[in-house]
Amino acid sequence: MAEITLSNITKRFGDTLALDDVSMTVPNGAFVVLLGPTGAGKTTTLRLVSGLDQPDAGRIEIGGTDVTRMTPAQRNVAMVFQQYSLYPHMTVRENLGFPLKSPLLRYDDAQIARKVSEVAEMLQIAHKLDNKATALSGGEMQRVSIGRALVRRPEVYLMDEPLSSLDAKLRADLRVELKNIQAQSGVPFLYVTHDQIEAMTMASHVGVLDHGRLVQFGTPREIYEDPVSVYAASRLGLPRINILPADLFAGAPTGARYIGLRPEQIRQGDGAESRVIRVEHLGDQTRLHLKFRNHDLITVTDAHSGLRSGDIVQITPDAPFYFDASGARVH
Ligand SMILES: Nc1ncnc2c1ncn2[C@@H]1O[C@H](COP(=O)(O)OP(=O)(O)OP(=O)(O)O)[C@@H](O)[C@H]1O
Repeated sequence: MAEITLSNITKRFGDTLALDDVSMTVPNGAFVVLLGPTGAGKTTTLRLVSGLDQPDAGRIEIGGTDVTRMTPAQRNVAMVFQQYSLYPHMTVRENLGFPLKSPLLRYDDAQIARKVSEVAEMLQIAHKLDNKATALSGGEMQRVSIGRALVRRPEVYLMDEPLSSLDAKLRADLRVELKNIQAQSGVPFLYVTHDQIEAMTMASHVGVLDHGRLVQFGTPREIYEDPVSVYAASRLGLPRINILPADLFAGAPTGARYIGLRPEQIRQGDGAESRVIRVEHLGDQTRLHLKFRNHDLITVTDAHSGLRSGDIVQITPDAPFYFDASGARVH
């Protein structure tokens, strides 16, 4: 395990600037989640740290060693990518054991067998150990790919949406398992996901990428409670933050063009009138879709709320965010 430092990393593919002067430190033992829409540069970041690609400029260090020009094998990183990378002619057992067979690691057969069965149990795939990789479902293949990374103790785990092809229950179980592995081993994770819950529950740090630039790096709470821009604020939170013209409500500071209201930043009971359009009972909370002066708003209310569509509720912003015309935070 080791700290990872990216310093002024730039990567181009032809005319595309995939990463633009990115600097970031993944502290020892951290779980860093990269967020951003398609094309933001998340996968490119992982590939550069892994050594599958080389940056055009900048430097990557793992544990204080400059690895920028080293091969993936020299870096001792474990990777899980979206597309499964299993050996099709091998069984699940052989696929899982393969990374441990390197003579450099000097594991004996009993140690390999123990490690393989531990990881297979954790990934709920033990009953398939003797199946050929080709005789697995997509979700099972993905679990074996994760397993092949987890049998090792690398300097860093690099994972690109590893849980996205799994069903909700398994995803929830594996979120907990991956967090446990990170907590127990101290090996840092660099992890890409589009899943808000994964980001909020697993990350110790979040890096927000926008067109190849790292626009904010901090704890999930910092990004949620103190976003630098509309873009960063919109990356975390379900329902999403509401962005409206600032002058719809009184009290906007000078320079503010937009007001940002997370659901809990909308106080109900006094203030301006808005109409309930739709009520969604989700069990632990109720979502309210409101129409406020021709703008749509989503907020949450009491789980047992008796509100119905057509009702009128009074709302007031409660400690909202303000942004300028470019989307940068002003207050
Ligand atoms: N091998 C490549 N050749 C050409 N362009 C590439 C290559 N890899 C990435 N790019 C481009 O670099 C930019 C960043 O891509 P990247 O895959 O890192 O984004 P991403 O944030 O991981 O997106 P996704 O969520 O779709 O995986 C995109 O514009 C992409 O088209």
